[in-house]
Amino acid sequence: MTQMADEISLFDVPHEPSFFIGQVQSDIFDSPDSFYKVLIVSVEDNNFDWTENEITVTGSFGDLRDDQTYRFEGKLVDHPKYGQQFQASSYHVNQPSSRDGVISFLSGKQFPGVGEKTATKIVDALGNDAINKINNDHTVLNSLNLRPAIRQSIIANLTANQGMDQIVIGLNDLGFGSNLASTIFERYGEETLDVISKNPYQLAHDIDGISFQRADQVAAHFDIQADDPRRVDAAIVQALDDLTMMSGDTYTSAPPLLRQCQTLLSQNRSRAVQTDLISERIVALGKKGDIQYENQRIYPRALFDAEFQIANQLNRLMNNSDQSDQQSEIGSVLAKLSTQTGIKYDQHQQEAIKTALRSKLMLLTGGPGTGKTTIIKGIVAGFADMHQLSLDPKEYKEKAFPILLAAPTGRAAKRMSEATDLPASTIHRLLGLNGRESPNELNAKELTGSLLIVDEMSMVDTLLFKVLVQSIPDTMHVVLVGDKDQLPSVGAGQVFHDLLAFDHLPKVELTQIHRQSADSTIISLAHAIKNGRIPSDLTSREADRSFISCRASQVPNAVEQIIKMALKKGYSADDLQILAPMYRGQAGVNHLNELAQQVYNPATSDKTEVEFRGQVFRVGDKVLQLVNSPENNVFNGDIGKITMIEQTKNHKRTTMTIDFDGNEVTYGRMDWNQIRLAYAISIHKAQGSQFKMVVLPLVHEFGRMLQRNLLYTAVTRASSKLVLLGEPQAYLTCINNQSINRHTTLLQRLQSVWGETVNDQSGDGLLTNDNRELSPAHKNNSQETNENQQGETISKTATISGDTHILTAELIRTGAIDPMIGMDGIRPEHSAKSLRLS
Ligand SMILES: Nc1ncnc2c1ncn2[C@@H]1O[C@H](COP(=O)(O)OP(=O)(O)OP(=O)(O)O)[C@@H](O)[C@H]1O
Repeated sequence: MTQMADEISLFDVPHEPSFFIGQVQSDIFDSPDSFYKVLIVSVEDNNFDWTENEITVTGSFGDLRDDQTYRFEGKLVDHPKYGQQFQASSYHVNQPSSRDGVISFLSGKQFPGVGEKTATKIVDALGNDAINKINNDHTVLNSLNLRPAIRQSIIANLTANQGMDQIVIGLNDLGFGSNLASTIFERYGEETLDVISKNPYQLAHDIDGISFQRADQVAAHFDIQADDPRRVDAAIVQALDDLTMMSGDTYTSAPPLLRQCQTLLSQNRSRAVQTDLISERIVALGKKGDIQYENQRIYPRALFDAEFQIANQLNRLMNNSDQSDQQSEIGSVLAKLSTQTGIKYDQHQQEAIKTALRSKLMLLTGGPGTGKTTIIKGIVAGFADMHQLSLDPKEYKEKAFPILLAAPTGRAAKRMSEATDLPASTIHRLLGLNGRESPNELNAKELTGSLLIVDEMSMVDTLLFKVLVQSIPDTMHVVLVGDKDQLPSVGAGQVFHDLLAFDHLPKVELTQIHRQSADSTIISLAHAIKNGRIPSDLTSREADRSFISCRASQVPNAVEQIIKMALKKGYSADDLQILAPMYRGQAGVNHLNELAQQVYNPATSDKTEVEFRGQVFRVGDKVLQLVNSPENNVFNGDIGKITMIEQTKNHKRTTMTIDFDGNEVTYGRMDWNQIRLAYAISIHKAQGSQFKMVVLPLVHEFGRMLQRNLLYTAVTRASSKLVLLGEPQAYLTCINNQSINRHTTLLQRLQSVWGETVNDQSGDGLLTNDNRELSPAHKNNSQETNENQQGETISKTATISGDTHILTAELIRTGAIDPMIGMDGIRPEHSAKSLRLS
């Protein structure tokens, strides 16, 4: 009996949970869809049996910083495969408790006016728990003879931190780490926990980087049911975003939307959500305007609005055209230009320069070597001449330079600047965007200047173009330049393609190739591919290109030989670029990168290297930036070289320094996921860039990727040498496989705004969920009206009741629901109810 009582009391004794204090050294695994991470963390202090310097930690964490010390609580577990690990149940930033820690905390940035001397004085007087003492009783500072302003600064900032700390701790409990927690706090302030407890899915709507899946995990804390309307609504919005992002279309239809919703809603829940509920919520969201549907098309709100806004804004610009007849003046400007440059412009080129000088807006397209750059230069010079503008940036110290040149990527902007000898920037920078805005935050600021030329227009997506056109003042001339046959933008839409398809915008296509074929057979090859012709010399050896026929398994060896030969001929790693359509496979980007690294930059005892998620980074490696980082002035697609890998003095932090064309950026380990090796890159990432020598392996393994515009884009990246290798049949597949256009309605919006009859393929009445009729013409030119109330400018002629049955009927018509067997992949009993039409 006594023994039993002892045993019980032994187990009952409340004991402190296991904890340790340390800094994150690296993350081994970081789930993209949840907060789950596996980390390596240094151990600075702990209350359980552990003597190693580091420990593997698992759990739900937000974005942890690698220069911050955390306290992790949880338990040590024995994993059958990975051995001993710390399973963290909570974590938070470790409050300083040592004398030095408190002094450096109080003399930190957050307490303006408090230097090390004052902080030391406070700790001397109040001890190491000075922060707690001040928090408990502000008057403890009174006896220290501090200046009143400093005393107030300390109290105010500690109190402010307290409010925020509570919220951040609350967010930590919900699984958010410091970075996300502070973004969330910035957005909602004191209301943060309130907003989240009312509707955790609001996070997915408002905060960039929080997906439905993440919000759904937070929702689990609040016992939100599987079929809660807030949950279903968030899944619909996410599913629409996912589908348009994957396909590049600006809308989708009911069947894929319902399928994608079901997939999202079934994650983490055992109960299925009924199809008729999803349909009902689609209609409700449409009524609220959170999503838009029109005939059989369902759009994310931002994309639906953007297409209207683009059409309206372009209409505004065109309607503000100066009608004065400048024909004779333009003719003499062109003649002068020809004399000055010594270029005899071909007929289309002359037309291009004249149209650009005459019109408010012009589209210029052409394949490689047709003179797009030459014409950009001609337009700039002619425009400056006509408007008596100096092209010397030094003369514009006080004022903004009147000619704006921009391109979608940093590398394309750099090429533009080099070709014109004028400043050029990325479109994002021009618009003051950082590339991390959510669609709702993409706001325009009005540009200043007289002429805007945008190059590489095929890469510009719908949302970015919307902001760009909103930013253009009535008086500015605009020239949009691109190659319509290249790959479309990564983001949704095919803006350049759609604008060219619209009859009312002035446009010129350059067709004559001016680069001598003796100089370049690459250009004639590109033009043949573009036109769907299989050139007879595809596999023959030319001065500037060659073809190596081999199977997928032979590609790595062939690439190795090519690199070695190129090195002997003086082509460095910077000059030679391997391009591939996919990351996976023997001929894919990942494998070829490892191989190229071995040849260009093998391991030696004097080169520092680190391993990160299965990839080795070594000093001297060529690397690619994967995300926009405006604070460091590096952007998605920039290529740099690792110049240093070093450990900080206390050996706690390893940093990697990368030189991007003279701009040196240092990354802590937590940011290494922004980087990958760049000896080989994907063709999509190469858009907007050119390389001296391109090595392009194509094999059948690449499957559906083998399309004409992919091959065309890859081939046109080579400025002087091109090595094609792989299976000849894969090349033929590309040439024969004309890329399918994306599904967009920008052309219809343009036609509608210009008063043309709109040919809507779905054909049964042009009705939208907010009662818009899509014609007649929109005639209002007020920018504000255009942006906010497109619906008001279009007359109302019909009404949709908004009842579920309309959508359900659409679902049946589009095949989403089959009255006999139920919806694809959804059990008949779930869809049966939705067939009962009222
Ligand atoms: N009318 C012309 N007469 C003579 N040479 C010309 C003419 N137009 C262009 N060129 C020359 O043809 C070459 C290709 O022109 P340019 O670089 O402007 O073409 P591009 O369309 O920009 O090509 P890419 O897309 O490949 O960069 C250049 O060397 C240019 O000087």
